[in-house]
Amino acid sequence: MNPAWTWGSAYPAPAKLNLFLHVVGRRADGYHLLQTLFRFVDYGDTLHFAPREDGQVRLLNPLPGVPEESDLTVRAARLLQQAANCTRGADIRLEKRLPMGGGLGGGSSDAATVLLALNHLWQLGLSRERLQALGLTLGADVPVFIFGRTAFAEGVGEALQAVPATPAWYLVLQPPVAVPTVDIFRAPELKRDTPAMAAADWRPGLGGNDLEPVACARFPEVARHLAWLQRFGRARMSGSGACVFAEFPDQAGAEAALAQLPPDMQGWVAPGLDSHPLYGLLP
Ligand SMILES: C[C@](O)(CO)[C@H](O)COP(=O)(O)OP(=O)(O)OC[C@H]1O[C@@H](n2ccc(N)nc2=O)[C@H](O)[C@@H]1O
Ligand SMILES: Nc1ncnc2c1ncn2[C@@H]1O[C@H](COP(=O)(O)OP(=O)(O)OP(=O)(O)O)[C@@H](O)[C@H]1O
Repeated sequence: MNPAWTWGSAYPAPAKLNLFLHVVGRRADGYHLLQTLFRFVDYGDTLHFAPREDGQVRLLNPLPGVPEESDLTVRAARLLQQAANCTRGADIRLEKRLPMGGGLGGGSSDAATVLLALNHLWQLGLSRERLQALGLTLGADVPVFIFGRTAFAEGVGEALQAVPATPAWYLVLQPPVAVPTVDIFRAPELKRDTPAMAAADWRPGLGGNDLEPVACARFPEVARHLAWLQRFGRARMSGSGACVFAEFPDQAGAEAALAQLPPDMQGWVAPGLDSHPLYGLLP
């Protein structure tokens, strides 16, 4: 038990970036087989928890447009109660910073933080593997946040191998659009046959994002933000968009680029993380 994380703590839910994302095939159920590199960055949502003795799970501040019952934080907490036969409850407060439909895994990260934090606070003792499997039922991006390390991912994103991360800073731009993941994967023009690579062959800088041309064609704001960012080198879209990012060797370079951002664009700078801030909650 880690004494540093208590009911009163602020629990981070960091963003992820997909440093590359290839679609290498399709499963019989329609889900796409991917290869991708997940990296966490030091920017994200924050969650607060308080115990409830009546066994209920409540989100005190639901997001506009997302009913409490379908919020991924509430769904994650109820799933955990069920899986562990737990009769304790919790109030959840969500400080949202990550854009919805942003490709930064915001909702997935919130769900993973709920699973990690309440497993700890309710003293349930579920293993990392068990929480990853539970998380996968909520969304393809949830397991990596529980896995907790920079990862080469395959399958729909659930087959994870830790890879070393080089220190880097990122400038992330948030186009003012929400991209529905399902629309991008459904697009007839999506390239679905990029040859698979061996995890050991991946090097920083290798690979593109196969979802990027589809999102750029359908959401001109994504294309416009990507085009602006290209002036600083290789810029990429994360996940299914809308956010785009560029990597810099140090903070000064990333901040200098951010300082040039036109007034009609929004962005932020953050360092890459070596591991999820809650990684140490589990053995
Ligand atoms: C694009 C990524 O963000 C890359 O990290 C993820 O693969 C998306 O993960 P996610 O947002 O958790 O997506 P989910 O909520 O699991 O899926 C949303 C919808 O996208 C489609 N989908 C998703 C993931 C995948 N590998 N193939 C798909 O075809 C499915 O139609 C699914 O119903
Ligand atoms: N706690 C939550 N935070 C954000 N979105 C949520 C949450 N709970 C449910 N949702 C729903 O999930 C949808 C996707 O949100 P999310 O922020 O995970 O998208 P995303 O950043 O595009 O993710 P990805 O990188 O996985 O494509 C939202 O449009 C919203 O309707």
